[in-house]
Amino acid sequence: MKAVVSLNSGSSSIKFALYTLDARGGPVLAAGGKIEGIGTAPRLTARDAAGVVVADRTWPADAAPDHGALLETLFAWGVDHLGDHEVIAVGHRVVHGGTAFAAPRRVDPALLDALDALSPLAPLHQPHNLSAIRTIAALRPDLPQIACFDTAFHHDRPEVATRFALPRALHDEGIRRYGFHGLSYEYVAARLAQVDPAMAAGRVIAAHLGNGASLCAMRAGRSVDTTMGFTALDGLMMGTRSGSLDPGVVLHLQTRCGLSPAEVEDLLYKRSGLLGVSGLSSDMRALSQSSAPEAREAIDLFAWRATREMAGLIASIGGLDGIVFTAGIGENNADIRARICQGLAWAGVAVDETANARHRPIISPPGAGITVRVVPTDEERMIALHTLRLIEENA
Ligand SMILES: Nc1ncnc2c1ncn2[C@@H]1O[C@H](COP(=O)(O)OP(=O)(O)O)[C@@H](O)[C@H]1O
Ligand SMILES: CC(=O)OP(=O)(O)O
Ligand SMILES: [Mg+2]
Repeated sequence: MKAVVSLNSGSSSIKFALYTLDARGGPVLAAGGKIEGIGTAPRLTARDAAGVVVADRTWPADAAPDHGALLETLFAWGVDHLGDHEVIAVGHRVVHGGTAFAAPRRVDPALLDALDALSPLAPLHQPHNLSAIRTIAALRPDLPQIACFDTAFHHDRPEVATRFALPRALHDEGIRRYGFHGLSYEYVAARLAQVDPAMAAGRVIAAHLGNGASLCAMRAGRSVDTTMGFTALDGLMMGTRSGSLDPGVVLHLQTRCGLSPAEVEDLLYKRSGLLGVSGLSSDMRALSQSSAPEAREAIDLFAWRATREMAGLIASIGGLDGIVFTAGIGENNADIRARICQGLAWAGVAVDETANARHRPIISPPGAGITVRVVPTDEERMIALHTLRLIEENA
């Protein structure tokens, strides 16, 4: 049976899915899973189409394999479990597409070289995305692989939302605000158009709160503004990333504290955010269960920063008709959702405590002027849709 595979290497997770094709060539989930907790305590889980667990494996935190070793384990497991599925293509989430790539592309050596050049702009993601592509290319050189870019959804934003207040020449060289989590926002926008067309047609802020976290302000399902910029370091506080920072801090760290550029990169990408402020963990679930005051401070800062950035995005789209929460924290953490909504009460945002605690699809009170929803994201499905579309176009 023909099938496509989607691979989504995030900063703390590798998500994967296998889809067969329905009569019209659309994707039907056959199996899927994830390795989560990369960098803390990795765990591989996978389920078949009926939801039956077909893999559940953990590694001890003190001997945890890295991203690359986990990818190899996953490939070996995948090859063993393909059964009679004939994989006709593999689609990948590739985090940075730069100025050149605004739509999914079939991978060839020239594309890989161009994407390699963007790796310094997404050090937690791009190298893993590309190493997965290269590993598969070595195993199956004829298998079509499709790169789906996290930046693409934001490509047509108004020019003003893409500029830094830097000399024009730097913008022209590509030093501009790109935005990320685009596959997630594209999926959320499409899902919203199905379940609530009126809301989808309006002014909506989607909050992708995972290990990486960002917000996207959309009008009629299109990105108008977003909190991430040149890199996925910008905007909200995240699991291990600082989010927006006075650039003077970076200068100070280098010129006065003597940190090298590599040490600053390590600090801002891997040792800041929830981990840096709490001193305990990058994982929101772990912090929520902790009684340490530092954990509370980290959670307070996360919610406050998200609220503040959300307020800014309301101005970017000239008001607000709805909010969508998605990704690991957005889908599962009622406390964070409640704090953000309460912080926006002045703008007319309200949350129904019971619906929120139950993670219902709508968590605003009945009849509220601003609808607040929880929409589980599905980047893997978006990758499969793009992959199938491209394969069909080139058939
Ligand atoms: N069931 C859950 N309950 C509470 N928090 C969760 C749950 N699942 C995931 N999270 C939190 O979501 C974050 C990871 O988000 P995720 O979207 O999976 O990450 P990534 O950005 O790597 O794709 C972690 O902080 C984790 O604690
Ligand atoms: C772009 C980004 O931050 O992705 P993730 O949330 O998967 O880390
Ligand atoms: Mg993610």
